[in-house]
This record gives sequence, structure tokens and C-alpha cells, in this order.
Amino acid sequence: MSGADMDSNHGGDPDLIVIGGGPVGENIAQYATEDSDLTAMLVEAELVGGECSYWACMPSKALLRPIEVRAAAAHLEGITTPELDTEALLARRDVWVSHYDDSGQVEWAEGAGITVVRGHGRLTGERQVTVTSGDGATTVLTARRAVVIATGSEAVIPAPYRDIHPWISRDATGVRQIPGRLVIVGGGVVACEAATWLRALGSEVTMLVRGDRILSGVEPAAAAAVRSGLEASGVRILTGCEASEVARTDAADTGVGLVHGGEVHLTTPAGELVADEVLVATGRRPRLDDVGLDQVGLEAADVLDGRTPDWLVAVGDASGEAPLTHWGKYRARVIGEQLRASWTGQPAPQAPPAGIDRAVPQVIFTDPQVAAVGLTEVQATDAGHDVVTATVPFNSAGGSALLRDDADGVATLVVDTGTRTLLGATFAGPEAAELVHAATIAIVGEVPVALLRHAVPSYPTASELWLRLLEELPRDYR
Ligand SMILES: Cc1cc2nc3c(=O)[nH]c(=O)nc-3n(C[C@H](O)[C@H](O)[C@H](O)COP(=O)(O)OP(=O)(O)OC[C@H]3O[C@@H](n4cnc5c(N)ncnc54)[C@H](O)[C@@H]3O)c2cc1C
Ligand SMILES: NC(=O)c1ccc[n+]([C@@H]2O[C@H](COP(=O)([O-])OP(=O)(O)OC[C@H]3O[C@@H](n4cnc5c(N)ncnc54)[C@H](O)[C@@H]3O)[C@@H](O)[C@H]2O)c1
Repeated sequence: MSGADMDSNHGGDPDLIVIGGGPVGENIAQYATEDSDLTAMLVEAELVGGECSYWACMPSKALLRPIEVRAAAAHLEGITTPELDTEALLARRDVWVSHYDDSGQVEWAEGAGITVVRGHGRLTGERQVTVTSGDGATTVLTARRAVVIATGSEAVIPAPYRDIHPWISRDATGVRQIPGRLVIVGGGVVACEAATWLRALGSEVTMLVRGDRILSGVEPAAAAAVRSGLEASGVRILTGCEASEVARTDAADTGVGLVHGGEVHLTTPAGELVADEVLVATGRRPRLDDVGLDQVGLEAADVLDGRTPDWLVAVGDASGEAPLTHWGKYRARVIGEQLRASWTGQPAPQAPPAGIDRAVPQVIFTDPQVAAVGLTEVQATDAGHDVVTATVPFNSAGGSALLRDDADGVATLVVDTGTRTLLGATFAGPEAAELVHAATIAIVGEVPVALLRHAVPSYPTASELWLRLLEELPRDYR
């Protein structure tokens, strides 16, 4: 260890207290302390590993992967379609969430030298966190250097649904009882992914979408491909449709993943809908209400706008940045390394390139998948860029067409006319997830598109779509 201001504090107050032991909290605790004598405590109210490990990313993708493989087999000449075994699929989910047991993650934390403290953490003073455990006992902790808020986010439930105990994403990922008739409110990522697995598990799904299309944040042609895929699987999508009244008999919190009461009646412009369950998937907000911000003279807006004192940092979903695990973990690595360098005198890591937050990738695991990074054409022009775009059908390359007999979908590049570098890319098609990282590298590296044609994709792979896309650009760009 180097650095003038370091003194060993083993057994004393930790250098860092992280409130929230999700993937982001775990990462910042690790990166802020590794290769040093610095110490961290991770305060977790529920399960170490967070929403992502038990209720969000892992269970949803564990459910979706076999469904995706079945869909691919159903659209490939030469093999018969495998049958879905609901019980086995839910059991696979349970394995991927470690049966909701976090001992593996606690073991990892302890192995990394991080002390796990169970309970709900709240700020009660400068660098001070009071932890309330399940039995109401409180412990006051003080950080020598900093406190991190990594408390994640929570589902937003709009007014008409608050009294009916609707399902939220936890019920969909933790499903144990398949609703016969399911209404999904929202047309975002949670809604589209949950519609995919719940339809495959046998629910009759109706999506109630307030806007004029699903997935309003992605390229319209990609969103249209997802809509076609959902409709082909039997999902009914009502756009421009909001419920004005919602009523349910015997609404009750029967448990996660179980139907929460009797029939639900929804009054909508498309007529009355009757459902056995309603899944509300209308967005998430940073979980900042109950972390004691008022005790240190702050409001949620201060955290979201970055007006926090030096000793307080927010990261992950709680920070208001892109609510994605990989993005939160990236920010945790960057901020954690910066903190460690400033506390130890170790060399500072390379700073992120300017504008890095415009290179956030996301994969939507629907059928077809959507994998996107950076700006869409509309977002780029709204941000003041002059752009040219290239769009090709997903099956326009041999390698991508081979993936499925119905390799429908679309790929789009958005290029800045000034810098002639990539601003955004979107791939909608089978297994599109693995195509997007090349675009992320091109954006982060500010690679001129003229150089990209010298990056040769193997034959026959889906990456050959890059050749088709570059050919679609004006000749003097290639
Ligand atoms: C259904 C669904 C699917 C998703 N799928 C993906 C995906 O495929 N890929 C992807 O990148 N992202 C996905 N996301 C988003 C992803 O889950 C979040 O971006 C990620 O979990 C954020 O990590 P985090 O550590 O910031 O917060 P979280 O994972 O929410 O963890 C926060 C932790 O803090 C704890 N906590 C909160 N308040 C306190 C307190 N006061 N004291 C102590 N502990 C507290 C919580 O119990 C929790 O364990 C999905 C989200 C949902 C809802
Ligand atoms: N594969 C992934 O990366 C993945 C998967 C799931 C979730 N996530 C993350 O989780 C976050 C939350 O997902 P989400 O789908 O809940 O949010 P979202 O913001 O993606 O979509 C919310 C949807 O609800 C609609 N809506 C909002 N308020 C409404 C209201 N009052 N009435 C009717 N409709 C309303 C919106 O128009 C939109 O269609 C996302 O930002 C996403 O990044 C990521």
C-alpha cells in the first residue's frame, strides 16, 4: 500500500459503507478496496446480490433462454420442436436464483474482504449509517471516508392499480401460478420480456400500451419486429389504450408469483377487459425515499442531480443513470477505482472518454431480440447531430439468414455526418444480443466508419450484417 494518509484500521470503523448489496453495491465495495488495506461494509436489507440476481435479470433470462431455443427449433427445417415443460422451466429458474438463498454471494463478499451487515440502512449523520435489523435492533456505523447509496430502484404503480394488489416484475420473474388471462400494463422492456415468457407458459396475454407503439426508446423498425413476434405468439397488443377504472374482488397479497385475488375488471377505450391477473410494468424509480437523505439535509433531487457532499456517492439504479446491471457495475468499477486511488495514492485509472454515457448498450430478450447501443436516429437528430443512416433486413447476410428460417428483423446504423463515426446501432433479430458489442467498441473508440470495412467478419456469421450495413452508407463514407 502506498499513500501518506493510510493507516491500518482493522477491527475499527470501515473506510467505506455501501447501503445496498446488489450487483452495483458489491462491485463498488470490491473496486474501492481491492489491493489495499481499505475496508468496506455492505449493508443489505434483503438478499446480497440484489434485485438483479433474484428477481430481475437472472430469473427472467433463465426463463427466456429455453423458450428462445424452442422458438428457434420451431423455425428450423430438419428438427422437431421441443416441448416446454413448465415445471422443469420453473425449476431451472429456481436454480438460477439459488433458491432465493444468498449464501454464495455472502461467501464471495467475505472472500473479497467485505463485511456484510444485515438490515435496512439509513443515513443518520455525516458518514453515519444506522442499520435496523429484522427484529428492530439498531446499530450505528460510521465510515471513515465515504458512504455509497446503491439501493437500486422500485416499481412504479400508477393510481388505478394501487388497490388491486397487481403483479409487479417480481411476480412475473418469480411466477409460481400461471394466470389464465393476464393483462400487462406498459409497453417497455419488462412488459415485452414478461409477455414473451408468460405467453409461452400458457397465459392469454393482453398488453395495454398507453403510447402508439411498444418499446418507444428503440428504433421504430426494431420495435415493430418485436410487436410482430409477440403477436405471432398470440399476444394481443392494444396501443393508445389506458384503463380509466380497475376493480378486483378479494385483492390480497397471497405471495410472490401467486395470483393476487379474484377477477380484475378494467375499463378501457377498447371496452371492458376481464383478467385473472394484471402485471404492472410501468417503469421504475430510484429507491431513495427511505435512506435518511433528510437527516443530512438532502433530497432525492440532490442525489439525482449529483449535488452530494464529497463523502456521499450514489451509483447504479439509485443514481438515476441507465437502470441496467452492466451500466451500474461499470460505473461502480470506475468510481470505486477513483475512490481507492484518491485514498491510497495508487495511480489513478484512465478516466472514461467524454460522452461515455451515450454508449450504453441494452439487449431486450424478446423474439426477435433487440440489441442496441447509443442513439437512435430520432435521439441523434434531437441531440443536434446531422446523421446518415443505413438499414438492412436482418436476413440480408448469409450468416444471419442461417440462424433461423424466419430470421426476420432489421439492423440500423446511425452515423454522424461531421465526424463520420457511429452514434448508434440497433440489431433486431435472432441472437442479436451478441452483435452489439462490436458497435459499442466502435462508438467508444470513435472508429471512423471508413475504417470499419477493414474489420472483416468471418463467413458465414451474423456479423456479416456489418458488411451489408456499411454498403448501405453513402459511397464516400465507406
Ligand atoms: C424484470 C427485470 C429484468 C431485468 N433484466 C435486466 C437485464 O437482463 N439486464 C440488465 O442489465 N438489467 C436488467 N434489469 C435491470 C437491473 O435489474 C437493475 O439495473 C440492477 O438490478 C441494478 O442494480 P443495483 O445494484 O443498482 O440495484 P438492485 O439490484 O436493486 O440492488 C439494490 C439492493 O439494495 C438493497 N437495499 C435497498 N434499500 C436498502 C436499504 N435502505 N438498506 C439496505 N439495503 C437496501 C435491496 O434489498 C437490493 O438488494 C432488469 C430489471 C427488471 C425489473
Ligand atoms: N433486458 C434488459 O436490459 C431489461 C429487462 C427488464 C428491465 N430492464 C430495465 O428496467 C427498467 C424498467 O423497465 P420497465 O419496462 O418497467 O420500464 P420502461 O420505462 O422501459 O417502460 C415503461 C412502460 O410503461 C408505460 N407507462 C408508464 N406510466 C404508465 C401509466 N401510468 N399507465 C400506462 N402505461 C404507463 C410507458 O409508456 C412504457 O411503455 C428499464 O428502464 C430497463 O432498462 C432492462
